[in-house]
Amino acid sequence: MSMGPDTPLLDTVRTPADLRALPDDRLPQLADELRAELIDAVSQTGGHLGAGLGVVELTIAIHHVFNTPHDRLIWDVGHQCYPHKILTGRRDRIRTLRKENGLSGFTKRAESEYDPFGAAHSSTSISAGLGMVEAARLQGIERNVISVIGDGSMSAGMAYEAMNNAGHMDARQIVILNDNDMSIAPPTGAMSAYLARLVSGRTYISLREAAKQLSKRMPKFIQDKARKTEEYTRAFFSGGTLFEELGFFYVGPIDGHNLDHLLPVLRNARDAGVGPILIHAITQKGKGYAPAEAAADKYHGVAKFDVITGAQAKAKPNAPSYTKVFGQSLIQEAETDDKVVAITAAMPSGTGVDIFGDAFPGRTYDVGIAEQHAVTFAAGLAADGMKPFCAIYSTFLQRAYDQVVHDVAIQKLPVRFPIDRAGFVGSDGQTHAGSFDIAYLGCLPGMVIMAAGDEAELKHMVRTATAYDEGPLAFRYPRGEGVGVDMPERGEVLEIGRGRIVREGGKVAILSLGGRLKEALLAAEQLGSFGLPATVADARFAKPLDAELIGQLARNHELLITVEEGSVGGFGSFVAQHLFDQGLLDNGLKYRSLFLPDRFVDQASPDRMYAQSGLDADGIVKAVFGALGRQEAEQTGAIIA
Ligand SMILES: Cc1ncc(C[n+]2csc(CCOP(=O)(O)OP(=O)(O)O)c2C)c(N)n1
Ligand SMILES: CC(=O)[C@@H](O)[C@H](O)COP(=O)(O)O
Ligand SMILES: [Mg+2]
Repeated sequence: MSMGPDTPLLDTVRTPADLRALPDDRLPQLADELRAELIDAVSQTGGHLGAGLGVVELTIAIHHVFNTPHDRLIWDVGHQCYPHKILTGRRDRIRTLRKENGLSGFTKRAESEYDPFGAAHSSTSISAGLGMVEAARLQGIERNVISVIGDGSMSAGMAYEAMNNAGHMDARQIVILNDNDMSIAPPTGAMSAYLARLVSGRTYISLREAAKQLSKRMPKFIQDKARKTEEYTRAFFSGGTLFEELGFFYVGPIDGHNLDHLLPVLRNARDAGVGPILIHAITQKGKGYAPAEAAADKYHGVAKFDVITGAQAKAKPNAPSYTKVFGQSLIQEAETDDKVVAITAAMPSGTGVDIFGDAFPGRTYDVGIAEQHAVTFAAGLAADGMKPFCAIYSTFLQRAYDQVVHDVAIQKLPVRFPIDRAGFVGSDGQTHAGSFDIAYLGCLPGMVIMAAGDEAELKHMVRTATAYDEGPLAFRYPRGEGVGVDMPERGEVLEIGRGRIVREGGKVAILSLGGRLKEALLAAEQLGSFGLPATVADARFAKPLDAELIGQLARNHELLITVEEGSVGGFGSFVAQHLFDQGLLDNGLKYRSLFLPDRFVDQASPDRMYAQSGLDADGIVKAVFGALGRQEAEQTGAIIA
């Protein structure tokens, strides 16, 4: 284990108050040490490195100029907040980032008073900031509110909804646009091109000229102050940007790594006392760490790595990832069906749409962080005869719920939703768990929902989704690698609403939906060793339910137990409802459902998270004996706690 870098100045900074006591000219050294500490920490934990490296100077400058935590600092997404955590009293735990019982990888209110707003999903910071500005005004509190949002996150509608509102309210809000010309992948879209033009196409004007324009809005004492800092703020201009049309006072572009630029500009913004201000800071993702600067993804999210070489310690997979199986299977379908198109909302590599895009660039759309638009765009494609696969992680699809209901489901449009990251995802924790999609999609009339029990099943589901054109259809699968089953040459078209028996047994029936199938089979083995042969069925469909299969399991077993990687209100609830309605509980059948706990589960490895939630083989066995009773356990020799 590394001893950590030499950081004599950083060692004196426990909180932002210590930082504020430092003279400006010590801050570049602090930035160097903070960067070294960040690299060393993330080399041991893995996590989001590139974004944090890009905001080291910005983080220092903000805490130096503003009186945090009284002044509110809101990081959009929050994946860039590790330097902020180091400077705000959490350095001693920084090497626990994203681990079980460790620091969250994002901002989190419960973790620190310096995190006034939790995040992890993007583009919320301006809205939340505006709310805080108003809360302060209404309560007569004097405070600054600063939202830092990336250029990628600026593609989402919410950012504009908030600016529209802030401009109208003439709110005293400061927005820092952290423009590193990167999302996870290089950013797409006209807005991104606009920002690039703002940076490259305009000549910076002198502060003297700027002051003339500023005088329209800024009090005189600020003009005088600003004039004094002319040598530092040549990159200060104003006039004619989209942001100004929205009612913001635009400042920039400025060099987001140059503290001599950042500090006076932030001080001016703090003291301006005018309506909303947008500071356009240009930064570099991965700044100051050569392997990150050179990487195509600028080290957005990394495994543990060797600091000297940058080589990441990625474990050799035993099976292809679900993401890859999805991407490859879709390519296969698209080869024979020219209506197949793929959509991602800024997650090309995470969803496997990147490899589809390599094969079919003209049939692939990265719409930026814009899940709502992605869904309605897919609806439009489907309305006019295409077969859109709108690939969005379970957690991010939450944002587009009304679009799924209103634009897709009500119109019965055949949009296909490949839903990656179903269930627990591990280190990203609560905010990224794919918990709710079965529940929130399952209540929609006409929706077909499948869940893959293994990677071969996923291949069948991609084929099935391509063939099914009668209405909306979703299929979900977990993060990470498959279970290592033999893969078919090509997927089969599954019969809609039909599950399958995977293992025949007696007294107990386990009906699994999705990625817990392997654990269900392991549980059945354990139960078998206690003389309790268990049937295991793979439901394949959460909607429509396989009434015949459920009826058969209910009639021929003493206990029926469902297992899923989804929240309460999902598959287990649908099965329970069906059992009631069909009178299948009238003859003494015992029914239990295992689902994700009804609380937001903190990060750990997915295996640990499932074990803690009673959703591993042991948990299933325990639930079986819990339902059958102590007597049964004693007779079979099983030990249950
Ligand atoms: C609603 C939503 N969609 C997708 C993501 C996944 N995501 C996390 S960071 C990121 C890129 C953000 O780019 P930017 O705001 O420019 O920040 P940078 O990483 O460049 O600092 C994306 C797409 C997310 N967090 N939230
Ligand atoms: C911050 C964010 O939302 C993404 O970077 C996310 O961490 C990606 O997760 P995956 O690694 O599962 O793609
Ligand atoms: Mg960016």
